[in-house]
Amino acid sequence: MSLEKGSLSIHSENIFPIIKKWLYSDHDIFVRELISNASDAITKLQKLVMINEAQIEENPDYKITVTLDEEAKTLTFSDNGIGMTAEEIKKYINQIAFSGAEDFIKNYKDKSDKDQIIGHFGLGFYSAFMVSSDVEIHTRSYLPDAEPVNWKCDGGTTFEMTEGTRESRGTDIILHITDDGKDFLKEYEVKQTIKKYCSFMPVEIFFDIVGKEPLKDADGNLLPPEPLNETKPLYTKQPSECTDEDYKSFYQSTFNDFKEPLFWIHLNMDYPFNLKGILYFPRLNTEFDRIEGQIKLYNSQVFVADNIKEVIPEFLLLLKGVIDCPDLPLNVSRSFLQNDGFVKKISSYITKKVADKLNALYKTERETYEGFWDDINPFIKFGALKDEKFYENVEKSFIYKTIEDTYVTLSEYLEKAPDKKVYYATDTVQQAQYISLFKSQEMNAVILDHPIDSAFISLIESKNEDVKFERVDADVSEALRNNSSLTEEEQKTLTEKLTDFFKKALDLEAITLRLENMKSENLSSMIVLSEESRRMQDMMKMYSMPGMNADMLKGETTLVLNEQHPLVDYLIKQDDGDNETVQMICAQLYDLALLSHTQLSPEAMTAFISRSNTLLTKLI
Ligand SMILES: Nc1ncnc2c1ncn2[C@@H]1O[C@H](COP(=O)(O)OP(=O)(O)OP(=O)(O)O)[C@@H](O)[C@H]1O
Repeated sequence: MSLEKGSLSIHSENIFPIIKKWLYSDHDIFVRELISNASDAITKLQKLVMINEAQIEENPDYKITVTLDEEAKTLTFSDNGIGMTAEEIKKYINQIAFSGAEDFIKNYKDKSDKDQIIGHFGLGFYSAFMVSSDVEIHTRSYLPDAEPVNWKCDGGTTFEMTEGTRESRGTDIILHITDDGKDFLKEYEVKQTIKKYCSFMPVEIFFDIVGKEPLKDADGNLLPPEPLNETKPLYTKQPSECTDEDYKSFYQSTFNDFKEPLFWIHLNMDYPFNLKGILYFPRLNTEFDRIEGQIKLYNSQVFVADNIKEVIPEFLLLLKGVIDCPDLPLNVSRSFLQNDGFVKKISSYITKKVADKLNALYKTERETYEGFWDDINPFIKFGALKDEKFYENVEKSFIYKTIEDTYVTLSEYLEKAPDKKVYYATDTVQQAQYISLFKSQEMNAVILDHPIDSAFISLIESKNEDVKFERVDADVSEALRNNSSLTEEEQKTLTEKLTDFFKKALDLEAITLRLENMKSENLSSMIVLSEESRRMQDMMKMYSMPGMNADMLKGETTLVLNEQHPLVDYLIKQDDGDNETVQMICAQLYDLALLSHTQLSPEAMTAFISRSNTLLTKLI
């Protein structure tokens, strides 16, 4: 076949329903689109006035009003902006995908730098048909000799345009709401949608209901209507203009969170891209609080979506905040964003700012930083695990809480740990016995008790090859024991004898037992489990590995007996493993050791309590 070239043709009857129904996934988006258009209309007029291309009344009260008429089943979006001439309606409304916003930007880009126009594509207006059968436009251009125009379309591909009725400059968009959209005839629904998308819109938005009595104070005086939005949200201001109180109240009103945030980062960047925002580190009040953040993304003060992880690095989604980036398209398609180099730059800028803030706090306000650490450490650790660059940036600001209730860096800890071992506790209650052992010997250990810590420990070990973490109950460290007073031969025979005693008393097939001369006199027995075996156990628990279960490692624990303790000494001197007292002491020593290592099973606990009672009875 010979080569044939041509232009594709589109039938408006076919494409129009697609634009109306499927352009946007969210039903309520038409509110955002129509208010954005109204806001654009006002911004454009402001610009023209500024450059002396439009003459209008002094101090115009620029505003957008959304009016609900429940009886007539209409929702009207009114503005006193630039308006449209008949020619402009023909060009921008009757021709789908022809944007007056783009035209305006092209025409005036050199004459004004205040670029806040939202529209781009010339499609938003048609989202009105997602909830309407008929849409009317009543408009009058700002031009002195402009005639008003009325336009009407019933959702087909034809329209009617006639001489208009609007007396003042501006535009009314009247939506005749269908049954499908009847939710938008409810005050609550409309107000919530306006608040969701337009809370920070730069023009005041008012809501009105036809036939509703205006609000009055106690003396019967009319109250001025309150706008639904904040036209100059805090993040648009310079950080130097904002007080701590401003930041806190912005946080509370934006996130409905009445806990005070810990601290915040005000992002303010003009080059190489435009980005403003505030990121807050929330306080985690209770251990049951899940760390769940919320980052609201805006484009020129219009809400786009929450938690877009393509723009905001995943670990930062644990924070709360607002980010406004006018250079992002309003209708963000996630697959588009994933591959966008520009988005990657935004994301790494935000990450860097967060790291800078943490480092600055660490360097200049270490005490405050330590006060925040318990709240922020899971977030920082998560970030370090997720993002290599972030890890490198904040590595020097990692601190560790110790069993002495102080905070140290890794190098500060290692200065006093010649064996390069970092001892740590994961549960200060369960491991209290081991912790007090450390304290009694003036040895330090850090507390790593968050679920993220096991992954974090592996990360730190992989980055610092000569550093090894060991849980306080992993072994009896050199510093906690003296040389044994027994000879090697004696040790061997006694260990064999005691192993038999314990096997009998506990009815176990095997038990690993070791005699040590421990420095702590009060300690009779303890269970240790090597760091490797315990990590293996933890991993199996976490991933519930098929074919393996944590019980398989039970035999890997070692019962350490303190040869200096009178009870152990008593056992050493006995020959008869069947003796009732010997059996009772063995069982009790084992349970006591187990208790500070793990939880006893219900049966073991019952036996332990009953045996304890029997032993006490013997005292009387
Ligand atoms: N309230 C209004 N006042 C004045 N002009 C308006 C108004 N609403 C719409 N227009 C004109 O109609 C054009 C088309 O609007 P539409 O919402 O379809 O697209 P857009 O705003 O240009 O881009 P987007 O699809 O990104 O919203 C606008 O660019 C503007 O010129």
